Order: sequence, then structure tokens, then C-alpha cells
Amino acid sequence: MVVSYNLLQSPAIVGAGIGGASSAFFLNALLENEGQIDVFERSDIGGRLATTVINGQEYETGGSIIHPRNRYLVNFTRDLGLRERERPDGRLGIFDGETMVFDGSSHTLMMVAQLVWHYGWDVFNIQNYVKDILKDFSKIYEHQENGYSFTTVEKLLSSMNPSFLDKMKHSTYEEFKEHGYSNSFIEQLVRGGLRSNYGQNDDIQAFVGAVSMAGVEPGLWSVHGGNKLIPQKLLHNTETVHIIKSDIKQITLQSDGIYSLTDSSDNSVNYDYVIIATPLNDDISKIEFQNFPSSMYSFKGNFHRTVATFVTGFPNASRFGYADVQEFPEEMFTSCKDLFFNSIGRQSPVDYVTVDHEKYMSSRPVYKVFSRGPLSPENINELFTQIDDITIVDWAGAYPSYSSNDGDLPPFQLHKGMFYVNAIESAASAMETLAIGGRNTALLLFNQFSGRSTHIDPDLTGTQTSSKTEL
Ligand SMILES: CC(C)=CCC/C(C)=C/CC/C(C)=C/CSC[C@H](N)C(=O)O
Repeated sequence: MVVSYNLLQSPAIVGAGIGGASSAFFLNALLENEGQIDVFERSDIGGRLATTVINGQEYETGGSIIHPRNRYLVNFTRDLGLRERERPDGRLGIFDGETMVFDGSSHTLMMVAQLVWHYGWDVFNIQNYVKDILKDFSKIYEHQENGYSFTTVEKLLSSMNPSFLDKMKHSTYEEFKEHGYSNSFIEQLVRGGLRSNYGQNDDIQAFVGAVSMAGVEPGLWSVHGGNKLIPQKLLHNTETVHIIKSDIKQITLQSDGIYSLTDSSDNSVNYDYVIIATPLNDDISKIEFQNFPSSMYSFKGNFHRTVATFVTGFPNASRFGYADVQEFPEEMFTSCKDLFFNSIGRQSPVDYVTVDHEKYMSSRPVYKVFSRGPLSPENINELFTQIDDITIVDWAGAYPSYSSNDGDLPPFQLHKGMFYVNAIESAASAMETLAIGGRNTALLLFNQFSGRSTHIDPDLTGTQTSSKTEL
């Protein structure tokens, strides 16, 4: 099919993280490298891709990781000439607030044996559970290859499998209980993973619970040099992208249907298409909407606060029942719902390489503690001894605060020519879901202005979409 289009103005993308960068990348491909895409980059770049420098070395602030079946992130990493970061081996432990209820070995086979000893067949069943969901989830890649786009998160999820919507209406605990998993498996491994990945407990909706379980599988990785290199290089390598360093504080709908973007210095620019790639939730968004109809979605949901406390020092081994600090696990999950911290993990710098392992082992260890609020000096002294440095990153907009029944989801299309990448975070917040949201908004914009209405909200249930490649 030949599509003719005439985009008179540059479209604007507000946000230069993974969602904004993938939106720009895919839109550029759809526009066949023509024209200009204005990307507004905030001055306070933080969020999931930020890094924290301690003692001259850079560490990932958030917990963002890549699953080998995250097609976009894997392809971006390869195509941008980036590579997987090497990682020192690590043991997993689970602390229930009193004692260590699981203490894993660093040897994979031994660890599997220990998991089976503790949790029985649940260990194998969870792998099949995640595999089955990932199989359906992967259908989105074919839909997007075929140029299909969705105006709502519900329609996008249903195109993968209508049952995904049901998962948003009950809790993770209920989901795994229904599937026959034991209480100890759910309360220790599932809850522990959720507390580490999303700072929340197993009472939140089950779709995010499933994504979190994909996030505790073996074989996950980050990018050498930092995950932030993906959006940075994506934007840099896309010739038609014009980066504007500016904080957009207001979007006004004019009487002629044009969107006027105003920044913190009161400069305004007009666009007929805008993609917003930053969370709009009331409690963290600084963007105000003017003159939009009252029927436009209102962003009442909150974002979850996670504090990352980097401690250079030694863990207080005896507090956790260890005779020696060497026995302390590299990654510690917690299973107690109201414990003052969510997880503790030994950190390696973003440029860690195995050949430097001895240097890494002989230097003072750096641990990252995730918690819901700031740790008190007593908290830190309970967890660590011989402390050299404490660096605190208060991450107000880590991921949405989920509930057990997330019904009212924000749409991808907020207004005729205004789209919203981060709507997808209401289903599950992860780098890959944001890349999918980014491509969906690029396709929506393109399909809309080129009149391809059959490619907007198609009913794909029961159809096997062809694998025809069409960006
Ligand atoms: C629906 C399922 C089971 C998977 C979808 C594919 C997907 C998005 C996998 C990502 C798994 C992952 C790395 C989860 C970690 S939690 C998110 C993390 N905090 C982040 O910010 O990336």
C-alpha cells in the first residue's frame, strides 16, 4: 500500500527517556527520515535511567534491567553498538524481618536445588507461567510491525491476550494462589521480587506481578556504561531529531486546534501533534493543561516513592544471623510487608568488567538499599558497619502506585493530536513496556495523519497477523 502524507509541522515529543526516545526513533522511521522531530528534554533528568556517582564511579540508581526477550531493548543495544554489562556472580537471600528464610548459593545448579528444596515444583511452574505470558506478550511486536496502533492500554493489552485485562483486576497474591502456588513461594519469592522491582507488596494487580516475576528470572542484564546510553544514543543517532533542553510547564489547546507548548521561561511554540513521554500523574507532573475539554482524562493516580540509599561500607552480618560478612548475599529480598527497607543489593559500577574483579573485591563494597522513605541513622546503623559514605537518591516518581484493581487506565490518545506514551506504565512500568508505548504513540500519530484508520484499534482477536514488515 502506498501511503501519502504531508506533515507540515514538526511533531513535538515531551520527554527524552526511553519512551520519548523510542517514540522519536519509530516516528522517524515512519516518516522515512524526513522533516524534523522536536524532542523536549527536561533539565532534571532523573528517573529510572539515572546514575549515581560514588567515589568517582557510576552506578545505576534505579533497578532497570533487560530481559532477553525484550525485543526492542535487545535490538537497540545491538544496533547502537552497545553491549551487555558483565556482572560479578551473586547469591540471593530472602529476609523476613526476623531471619533469613532463604539463602542461595552462587553456583547455579546448587541454587536451583536449594530453590526446589524450599519451594518444590513452584520453581518450575513459575518458569512455564512466565514463558506462556511472554509468548502472548510478544504478539505486540508483530502487531506493531504490521503498523497497528491502539488508543487505550486496554485495547493494546487485549490484542496480546484479552485475559491480560483480568490480571489488572485482581491481586498478585490472588493470581498465584489461584494457579496453585504455595504461600511461602508467594510471600517470599513473589513478594520479595515485587518489593525489590516495584517497592510494593503482592496486594497489587497481577499483571505487574507477572512482569516482576519475569524480572527475577536468570539471564537479565543491563547495558555496559549505563542503561541511559540507549535513549541518549537513539536520540543522537536519529538525524531528524532536534533536542530542545527545556522544561515544558503548560500545554494550551488553541481555538484552531493547535497545541501551544510553554516552557519555564515562558517561551511558547505551536505544534499540531504532541507526544507526551513523561508521567502526568497529579503528584509528580509539572505540566498544566489549559482549555482542554473537561472530559479529558484526569490523572489522579499517584506515583510511588522509592528512596535509593547507597552505602559504602560493610553489611551488619550478625544482624542477619551470619558469622562472617563474606556470607552476606549480594542480593537480598525482603518478605515482610511493612519492613523499613525493600531490598539490599551489592552494586558493581556501570563499567564493571570481569578482568577488574580483584580490584572490585578488594575495594570497599557499595550497597544500594531501596526503601519507601528515607532511612534514619538508626536504620542505617542497623544494616551496616564501618560506613565510609552514604548517598541518598529520593526518587519521587519511580513507578505508579498500583492497586489490586486498576480499572481506570489513562489512554494513549489524550486528545485529537496529543498522545501519551506513559499510559502503558499503568499496566506495568519497565523499560521495554515504555519502548512499546513509544512505538504505539508513533504509530497512532502516523496512522491518524495519514488517514490509516483501519490501523487504529483493529480487532485482532482470533486473527494471525502476517509478519509483513512495515514500520
Ligand atoms: C508480561 C510479562 C511476563 C513480561 C513482559 C515483558 C517485560 C516487560 C519484561 C521485563 C521484565 C523485567 C526486566 C522486569 C523488571 S521490573 C521493571 C524494572 N523495575 C524496570 O524499571 O525496568
